[in-house]
Amino acid sequence: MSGMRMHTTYDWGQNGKPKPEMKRESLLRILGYFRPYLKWAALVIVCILTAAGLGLLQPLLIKWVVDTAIPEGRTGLLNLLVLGMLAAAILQGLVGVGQTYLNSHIGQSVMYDIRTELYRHLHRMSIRFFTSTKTGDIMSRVNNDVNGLQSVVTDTFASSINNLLIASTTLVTMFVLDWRLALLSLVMLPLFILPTRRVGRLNYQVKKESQAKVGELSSMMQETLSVSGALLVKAFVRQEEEQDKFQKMSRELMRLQIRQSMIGRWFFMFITIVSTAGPAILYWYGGHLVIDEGVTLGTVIAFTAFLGRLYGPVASLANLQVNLYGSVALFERLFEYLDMPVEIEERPDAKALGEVKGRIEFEGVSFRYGEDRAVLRDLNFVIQPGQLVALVGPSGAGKTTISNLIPRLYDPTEGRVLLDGHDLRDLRLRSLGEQVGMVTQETFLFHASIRDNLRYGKPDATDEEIVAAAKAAYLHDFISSLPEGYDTVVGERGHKLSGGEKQRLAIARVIVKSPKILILDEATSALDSHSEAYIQKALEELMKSRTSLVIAHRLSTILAADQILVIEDGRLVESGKHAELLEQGGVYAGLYRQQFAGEARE
Ligand SMILES: Nc1ncnc2c1ncn2[C@@H]1O[C@H](COP(=O)(O)OP(=O)(O)OP(=O)(O)O)[C@@H](O)[C@H]1O
Repeated sequence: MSGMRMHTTYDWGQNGKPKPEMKRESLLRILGYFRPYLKWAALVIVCILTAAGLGLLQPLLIKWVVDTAIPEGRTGLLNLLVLGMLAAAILQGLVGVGQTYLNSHIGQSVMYDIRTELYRHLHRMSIRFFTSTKTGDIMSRVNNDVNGLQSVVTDTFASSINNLLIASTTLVTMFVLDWRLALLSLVMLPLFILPTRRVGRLNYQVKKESQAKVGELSSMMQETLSVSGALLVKAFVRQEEEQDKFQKMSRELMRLQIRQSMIGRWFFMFITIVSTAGPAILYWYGGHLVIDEGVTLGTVIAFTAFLGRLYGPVASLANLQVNLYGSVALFERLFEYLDMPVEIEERPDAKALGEVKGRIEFEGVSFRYGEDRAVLRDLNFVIQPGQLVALVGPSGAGKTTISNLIPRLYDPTEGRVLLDGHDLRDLRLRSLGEQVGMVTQETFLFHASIRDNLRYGKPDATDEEIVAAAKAAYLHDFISSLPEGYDTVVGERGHKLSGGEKQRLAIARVIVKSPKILILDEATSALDSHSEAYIQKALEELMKSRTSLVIAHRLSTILAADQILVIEDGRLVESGKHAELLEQGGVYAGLYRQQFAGEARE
């Protein structure tokens, strides 16, 4: 599928070297997400401007203290200037608080928008996407990548504007005060910027590596610490190997993170040296200017304060490109998912179904999962309303695939599937979904109460309907015997229930939904005869007055079927009733002898 291919080869930013032609397009698209918050962004800029102005004021106040207030002995002015310093600091702090709020608001809003868009889009993806993508990867994008956006907003966008403004206003003020000292400060700049850039790049690389490791680690934890994963590990006694694997990955992560801290430490050391050496050189040259040229002492002191305001922001700006690449790459990873084409799409003029009779027709249906061989080949058959149709055939023949075409989990590669004469692709997805109920072999339940699980297909079902469905599925007595009855919370995937109970819960869930068409994959795992009998009865109840397509594994179902469709290698090879097919002595007769004859003798 094109979406999948894109996902594997389209690793923009993974190697840290994004394609230049993509960048502009991506940047524009990213800016689009910020458009609704332009007003807020404007306020951020006001805050930044105010803070920058107040920050500039401090060194100037110092200059006045040194050059005017002290030499002229004006204590009143001294008091005023010192008060001014305090007031400016307080105001600057308050503006900072406001700015943080605004930044979080913008960042979180953009995150909210992207997260909801992503979740909505993922729900529109076909089952094909979910069968071919690692759950860990999906989780990591929805969680980690989206969470990373906050830092993009504050660390990249807001702080870049901030740094740009601080650096430029400081530089202008410096030149206004004394061009010679300003020039000296400028000359020293590259000395500090170049190493900072190098550290920044290294840091970016290590960070990316360690993020990838964190991803690997969490996806491994997700697999091995889920109920089914943990069961598998225990059943195959692989705990030690899993632990070793985990330790190895953890150690790698540890190494990377120590490296990252060390890079940070070197960076810090450098900044410390810079912040001492810069003013030292400035005092040396400035001292000469004071002695020989009559420059005021206050100017030199103010310059040392300005120096800090210049180097910090400029050093950060030197890393802007790297940060920007990282941020754009983060957005790109999300866009990659957002841009995946929706395979099962609703047509703009799709019809809603009215009263449904339940006639299903396959018309020349062929199907392939990918580029490889056809799994279904030119299938033609009709299921009349209310009929019970049994699909039989060897393993891998394509029975599940046929059943997946009816609720449009996939679309046929060729041919059409019709419901009451409508091509499924002309119907509203929701309206089709409401008519089809599925009971699969593997029952999935939400970690919620039995009541909520039963109500999943019909949220407005009354308690009476729930109880009636549970009774029909022969489950009511069991549920009532639980201390919390219908409010009992079943574990994820229903691991707190027995296999038979889970199946009956799935059946009851479909009874509550009451769809016109039922698709049922009968469980192959043998249950005890007591449980079997209950399930059998529950199913009979469920199949009443519905069109049912059953992937049959029980003789009783086959015997009761109005029509048996025999599938072999994706083709419909025989169809008819049990007795007729047995008579023919073909594929069905062979299958029957293999699978069901023993059951018949019991
Ligand atoms: N998601 C998938 N991607 C690619 N191939 C698939 C996929 N699902 C099934 N297949 C292949 O399609 C063929 C038909 O599978 P299907 O599950 O429909 O068979 P089945 O008749 O239901 O088998 P069983 O009785 O064992 O459940 C098999 O060869 C299978 O390997």
